[in-house]
Amino acid sequence: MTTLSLYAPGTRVYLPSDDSDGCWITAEVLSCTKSADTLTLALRDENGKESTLTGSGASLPPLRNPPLLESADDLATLSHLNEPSVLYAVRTRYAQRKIYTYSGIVLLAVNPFEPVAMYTPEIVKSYIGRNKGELEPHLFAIAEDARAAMLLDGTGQTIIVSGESGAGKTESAKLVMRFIAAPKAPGLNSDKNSFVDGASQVEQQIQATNPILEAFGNAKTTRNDNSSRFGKFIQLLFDTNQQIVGARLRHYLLERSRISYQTRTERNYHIFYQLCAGLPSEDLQRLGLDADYSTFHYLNQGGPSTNELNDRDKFHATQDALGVIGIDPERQTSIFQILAALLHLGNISVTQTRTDAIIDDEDPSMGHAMEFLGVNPADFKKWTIKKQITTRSEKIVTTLTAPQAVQVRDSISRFVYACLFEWLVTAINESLMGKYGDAAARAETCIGVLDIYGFEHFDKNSFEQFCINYANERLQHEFNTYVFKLAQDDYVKEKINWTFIDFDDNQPAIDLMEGKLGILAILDEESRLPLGSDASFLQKLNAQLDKPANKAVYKMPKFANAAFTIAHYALDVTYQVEGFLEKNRDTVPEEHLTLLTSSSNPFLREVLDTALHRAEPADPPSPNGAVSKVPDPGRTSLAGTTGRGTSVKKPTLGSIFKGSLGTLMDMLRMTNVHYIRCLKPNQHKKAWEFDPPQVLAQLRASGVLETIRISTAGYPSRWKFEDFARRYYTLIHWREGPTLMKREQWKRICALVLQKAGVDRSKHQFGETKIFLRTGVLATLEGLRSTKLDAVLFMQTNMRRLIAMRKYRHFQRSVVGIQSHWRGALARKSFAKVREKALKEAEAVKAAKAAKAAADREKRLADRKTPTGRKTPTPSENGSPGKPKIRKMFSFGSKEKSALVLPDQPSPEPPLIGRRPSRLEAATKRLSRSWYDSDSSSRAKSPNRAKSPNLLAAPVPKPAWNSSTNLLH
Ligand SMILES: Nc1ncnc2c1ncn2[C@@H]1O[C@H](COP(=O)(O)OP(=O)(O)OP(=O)(O)O)[C@@H](O)[C@H]1O
Repeated sequence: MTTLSLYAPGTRVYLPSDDSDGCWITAEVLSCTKSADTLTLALRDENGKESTLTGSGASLPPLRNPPLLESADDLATLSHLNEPSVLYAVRTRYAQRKIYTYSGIVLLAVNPFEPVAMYTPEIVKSYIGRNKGELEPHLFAIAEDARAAMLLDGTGQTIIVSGESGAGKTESAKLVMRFIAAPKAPGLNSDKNSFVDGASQVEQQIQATNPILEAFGNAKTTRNDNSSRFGKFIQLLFDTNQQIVGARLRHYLLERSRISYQTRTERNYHIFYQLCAGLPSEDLQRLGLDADYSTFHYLNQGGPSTNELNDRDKFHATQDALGVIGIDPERQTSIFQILAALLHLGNISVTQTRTDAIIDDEDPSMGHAMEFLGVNPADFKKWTIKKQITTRSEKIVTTLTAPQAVQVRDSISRFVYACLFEWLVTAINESLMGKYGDAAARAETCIGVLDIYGFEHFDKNSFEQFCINYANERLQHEFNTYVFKLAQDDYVKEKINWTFIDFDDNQPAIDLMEGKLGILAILDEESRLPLGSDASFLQKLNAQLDKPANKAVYKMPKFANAAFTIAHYALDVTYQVEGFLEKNRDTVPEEHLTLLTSSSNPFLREVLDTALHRAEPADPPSPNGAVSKVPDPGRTSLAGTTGRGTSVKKPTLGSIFKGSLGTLMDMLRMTNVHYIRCLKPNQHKKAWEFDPPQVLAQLRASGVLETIRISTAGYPSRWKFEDFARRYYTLIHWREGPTLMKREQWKRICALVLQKAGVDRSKHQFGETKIFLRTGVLATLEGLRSTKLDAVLFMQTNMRRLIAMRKYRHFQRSVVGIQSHWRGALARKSFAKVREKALKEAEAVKAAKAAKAAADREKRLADRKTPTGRKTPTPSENGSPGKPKIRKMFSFGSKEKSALVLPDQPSPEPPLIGRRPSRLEAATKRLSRSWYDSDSSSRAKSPNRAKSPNLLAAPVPKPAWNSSTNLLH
């Protein structure tokens, strides 16, 4: 198989499209000529445009797959694994309303942006107990795969759902969890709250977490109306009997900046709008709120509410869900009070004198806020407009400017909200695992679902994008290692010769971000300096990192001043340093922290206590001292301390995030990982619209293409000998194939197939049980197979036609024969009936005549005996032949015997006086009359007929038969 044959005329290839969108159009090779190492291809693209292309190796256009493979449900089975083929396969399937596609161990899920009937109880049922690959690709197949792997040996499983904002991560994660948590009962119903009959308590509780987390952790963004602004990891816990006993929730990097600022097209967290729309007016009044939320600074910067009615309904759903996880109405009121306090905080007006910031003592917003927070307004005011710097020898108090005071005010709101969110997650966990984590202690194994933000790249990228991309870089590293390890494991197991495949390891980028002298370390150091600034941070970055060793991953952008660029595995991202320090610090001043922790509001104190002090160790012991065997990513305290009562440190957001990410990665390594990559097909959230450049960018960013590249570098196609032989044995000689198949000499067949197809030795290897093929081999084999099958099909079609024609003719002849036979049989049957009837009637005539003769004789005898006075007429008088004559007639052999049977004249009928004639007599009479009336001339002609009436001569009704019918046969 040479390059020349790969580009033989008729071959279909991809060419870069003219739209400079990084996509392709398809083309067909018209001719291919080789000179030295280069090929010259004459091509005609799908628009009919012809062109010539000269190149070699990678500069030749990527090949298109045979039609059979083009919309394969597993991209790993594509023979030509290249970017356009992958994109084309995903696009074709999406057009066929198939939103899921496998890419090796990854499931790609393209958002349909409209409800699809793919999650019905019947479909859930069909995936239970089925192996991945048996049915169409589906989220449930991945979930069932994880469940089956866990049931097999109790190993923990993790399903990582990633993708960009609005790609469908949360929806997919919810479906996966519902599938796993749903009881696998045989009876399924259509209750929309449960996949199966009788949702388990855990399923109900897990479902209840959704409205709460969505209300407090989701917001409308430009990319998604219900965007999760935090990463979450839910672990479903199973006991020794592999029954679900509870669940555990961990969360990552809640976006705090949204509390105090939103762009015009976005909104704050849903709960604030729900509160204003859903609370009864008296409660609103008590909390100093207004149904018109536009009076609040924290709510009026962003866009309008999508639907207030919706907000009201959602508020009631949130209240119900809070009830389900055990937060009673009283506590709910306390939560709403804190939320109201935050809205009032945002409305505290800070003005600027010539040098200092001032807050009016009578500011009603401050009054409300401090009342609900339980903090002294004067203290609050003091530490909002002033700052205390502690030096070695003394404490210096300085005044702040108005913008600085606003920063402090907002940082308090963000901090309190983050603590409230943390407290809610703790409450959810208590409901899912029991107060002391009983369920976790009882659990033997788990299935975790990680719903984490995907790689982000905007025009302006800030600290949030840095953290998100850092997380993705770490996850990608785990993914590469895992995929790579799987591939290499197979090679080792199958004992094939292989050399280590080089792939783009993203470890340098990770080191750059989290290393000892990396970006996060420099940021932390700068954040702790009282005079630290974004500019000095950037200076330090450049001084420390802009070195030849980091050339590949760290760049100083040419045209942006306050920015730095990181070459991520997906693409280069430039980050603007403005706000990095502030966001990384994002803790309240020490004085405010003291005020809040000593608040007169017990609920607020509990919230802060939970968030700051109760950092859970990875495996919390239950009251009886049992420690969970299930790996737990743990929860990092917002204060960064472990244990009650220790001093409250102020960790930076970056360090908190790095810590929690580290434990998450450790946990992932202890479990089997399954991947779901969600893809957003277009930016307008339009159903069934596919924007190729956008999807391509996501495929690159999700690492799917990199995985494909890793696979392509090795032997991407690997088949069991038997499977390969069964599919391609037709390619070898027809005498050999079936015999070898019968003898099950699979390996020999594989070797013959490759030999026959001219596959180079470097393009394949035989393992212990599998055959390994390089990229492109399968496409060649498929091409040969389909050519051969076409020929076979042609032969078969014609042979079948001939056989069918022959069969038809034989059948036709048989049908006519059977018809003739049956018609004859029917005719004979009806003839027999007629004859039988005629014979019976003849018998009856005979009997009637005999009876009549007897009656006549008796009458005559009686007449003779009875003296009537009347003269008995002589035989000549009455027409009788007379005694002597009668005697003569009855004598044997008399010539006149026939005269009795056939008298010349009809004998007069005896008078039937006083009696009705019997039926026999009547029949006799009728028959004899009919006989006498019948054609006398014909009777006269036949002497035999004259003796007895031959009723066989009577006309027989003619049955309907055709010319071929032989009645007498
Ligand atoms: N399987 C699906 N069927 C129908 N619609 C879906 C599906 N998945 C996602 N969607 C639609 O896409 C929207 C966005 O999905 P989702 O909120 O899950 O995205 P996300 O990736 O979690 O986004 P973010 O990262 O911003 O939270 C949903 O509100 C829903 O309308």
